[in-house]
Parts: sequence; structure tokens; C-alpha cells
Amino acid sequence: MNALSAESFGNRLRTTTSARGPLCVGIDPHPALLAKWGLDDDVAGLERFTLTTVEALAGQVAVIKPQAAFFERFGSAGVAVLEKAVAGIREGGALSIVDAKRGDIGSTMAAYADAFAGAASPLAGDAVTVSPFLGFGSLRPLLDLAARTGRGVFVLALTSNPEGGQVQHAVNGDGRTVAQTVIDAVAAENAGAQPLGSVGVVVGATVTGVGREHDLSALNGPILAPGIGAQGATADDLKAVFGPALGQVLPNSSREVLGAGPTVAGLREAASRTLEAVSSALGS
Ligand SMILES: O=C(O)c1cc(=O)[nH]c(=O)n1[C@@H]1O[C@H](COP(=O)(O)O)[C@@H](O)[C@H]1O
Repeated sequence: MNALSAESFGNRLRTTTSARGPLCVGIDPHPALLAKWGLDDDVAGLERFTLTTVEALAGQVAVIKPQAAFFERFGSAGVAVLEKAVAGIREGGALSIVDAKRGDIGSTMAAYADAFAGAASPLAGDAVTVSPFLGFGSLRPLLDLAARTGRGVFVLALTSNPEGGQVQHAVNGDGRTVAQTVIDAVAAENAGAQPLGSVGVVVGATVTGVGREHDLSALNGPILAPGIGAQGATADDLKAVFGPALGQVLPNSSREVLGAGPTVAGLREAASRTLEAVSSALGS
């Protein structure tokens, strides 16, 4: 990809999900999953797990989200496997979200920007997840570079874990929740973009009352919704959780699909089943 002249991530996401359906499958090579697949908990096991998942799904699902921590736990050899995953996902025609959840002060964020959104960085997928809890403005170097290289950024807003609400539901001096300030800041990044902005938010499918307590109406960007399957949310929950924002939701499922390995056929079948369930819930 000539990243500097690439179509925006928002455009590419819209095109790919229209063709393949609205599903993101995570590559989360947990030690327990490696064992279930009959693989050792080492770099060779990680590589076999990752490349099998890419082989099975990169030509089938719209988006694949490798979770960086499971690669980093093996040091530089694990990170090299993550780079292979990013390249393989691109070759298969899916989009990749590198789930790195980075966040730091602006000057250090510029280095993360080079790593995860740099035009020629092997670690840069089509998009990256970031944490805004050092202040949304601290993300500026990454937001700017990603816009220039045609990449997307997914900003944590309402995470799927039960502890998240302690910070994210806290109310600011102006009466908005911290999560709402994140959503509003993302909306400002996406203002005027057609058909969809390239900056998304992450809102867990396990979070209740999203539509009641938070306003996503001006977002104009994608909503990555993890939590389907292993964390207890179901496709049927999506409507109640997201209400009018349903059309922008990109549901993610990791362990539930990966647990159907190690065969390529098993993975494809599980991804199809999940896509069918979420598509019918999203009405797409
Ligand atoms: O940013 C994420 O992807 C994310 C945000 C969040 O709020 N909750 C959440 O579970 N995730 C990630 O989504 C994936 C969920 O995996 P499963 O629970 O196995 O489907 C993991 O990689 C998590 O790190």
C-alpha cells in the first residue's frame, strides 16, 4: 500500500464491511488456546496459531485484530510474528486493527505514532487502538500521522471490563462523563468526513445503558464493540446496547471464534456463524 496516498481508513472500512459483513475477529493467542490447539506456549506455537488464523480468515472476514500483548510476551521474536500477521492480513484482503492500547504524553506518543501509523512501519496495520486517559490531546501526534497515512485510530471510551466505569463514568465539571468527552472529541475529528470518519471509539458490547447515558449521534465514525462471546455479551444484546448507533458498530469476537480451531475449516465455520448472528442483530 502506498500509505501516503491511500484512501482513508473510514472509506476502506465501509467498503470492506459492505463486501464481507460487519465482523472483526481478534487474534488473541492465550496460553490456554495454544494448549487447546495442541501447540506449545512458545514462539513456534504462537506463529502456527497466528498464521493458521490468518490463512483461515484473512480472505473471509472484514477485519482482524491481533492483540499485541500476546505477541510481546515472547519479546522481539513474538513481535516479528505480529508483523507477519499484519502483512498476511493485508495480503488476504482484510483490514487489520493492531490492538496495542497505547497512550503516553504527546512527545512519546509521536514515537508510538511512527510505530503504529508510520507509512513504512511493519507494525502498522490499517488501524490501532489507543488509550485517551492521559488526556485526549496527548493522542494528537498519532491522530495527525494516521490521518496523513490513511490509517484509523480506535480510542477507548467505554471498555468492556467491569472496572472501566470507575474512570469512564466519572462526571466532569461540565456535567459530561469522561467517556462522553472522549466520544465528543472523536466526533470533532470526524466532522465532515464522508461516508465515515477514520477515528473510532471502543465501546464494549457488555456495557449497559450506552444509548441512555451517552450520546453517539455526532460520532460519524466506527464503534468497535468487543465482548461478544467469552465476555458474555451476545449478538442479540447489540441492539439494546447501541440503539440508534447500531449502523456504525463493528462487533469483535476473539476467543469464541479461535476456540473452534485448530482447523481452517473450523475457524471459518465459527466466523461465519458469528457473522450471521451479528449481521442479523445489526440488520445488515
Ligand atoms: O480494544 C479492545 O479491543 C478491547 C477493548 C475492551 O473494552 N474490551 C476488550 O475486550 N478489548 C479486546 O477485545 C478482545 C476480546 O476478546 P474475547 O473476549 O476473547 O472476545 C481482547 O483482545 C481485548 O483486549
